[in-house]
Amino acid sequence: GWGYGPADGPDKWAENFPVANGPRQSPINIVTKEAQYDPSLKPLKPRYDPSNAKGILNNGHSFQVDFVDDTDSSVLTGGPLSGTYRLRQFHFHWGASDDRGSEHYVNGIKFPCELHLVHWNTKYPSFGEAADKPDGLAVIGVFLKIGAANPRLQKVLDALDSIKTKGKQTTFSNFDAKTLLPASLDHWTYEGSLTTPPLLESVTWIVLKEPISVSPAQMQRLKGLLLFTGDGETPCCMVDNFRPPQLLKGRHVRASFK
Ligand SMILES: O=S(=O)(O)/C=C/c1cc(Br)ccc1O
Ligand SMILES: [Zn+2]
Repeated sequence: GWGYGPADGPDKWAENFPVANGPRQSPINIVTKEAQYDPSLKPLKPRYDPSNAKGILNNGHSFQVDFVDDTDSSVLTGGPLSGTYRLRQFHFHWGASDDRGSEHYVNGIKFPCELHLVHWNTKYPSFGEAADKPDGLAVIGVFLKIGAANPRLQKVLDALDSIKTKGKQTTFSNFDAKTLLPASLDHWTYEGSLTTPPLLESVTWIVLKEPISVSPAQMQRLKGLLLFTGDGETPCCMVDNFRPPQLLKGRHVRASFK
């Protein structure tokens, strides 16, 4: 399978996923001066029901919190989106050291971590059906910057001890994903892709301008996760699970704010 190491990492993905060299790949470096303010962008409206939280899973290249998505109780509307997108899962990307870890950059600046909240367009019958359509998915990207400990992350971090190795999962209920969002929902938006294989070019990216905080100790807990391995294999820490920025290939980034 694919990973983030020298033998199976981002530079090798095009061998099995040729779309890796496609016209709308993610992530990108957001050059803020080139992002045009678009007054037609509506306020972003995340409405999440905490009771939809279902479980937390170590998937071997990150960990994700999954949500029940069989009704419109946790949805995202507004911003660049037409229609209703259901929250499916959220996950993180991070580095081995705090000088890297995010997938998107802002004017070349990297953050130590980036949160992705993945949603799918309910004009399609399921996530699987939506995942390969040009308007199928919407992902909110939130930067994490080193600062004060973030109490909203604690419940997620406390669950990591029970999913230390690849394939492990446990129940994770009653969690309001909205508490992970910053006060401002000002954002940049562009048409892109999943940043992990299958790298499908189906994502409307909504990258929030305001980061949330994470303390060094909290970052350490993320880095302690053993991933890429199943039980009994030589343990190796999952770190540096980020794809570097990809070519814009003529795309324009819009800003929801002046
Ligand atoms: O890092 S992202 O681009 O948010 C990848 C999201 C993603 C979400 C699901 Br659900 C399945 C496969 C995926 O690659
Ligand atoms: Zn991601």
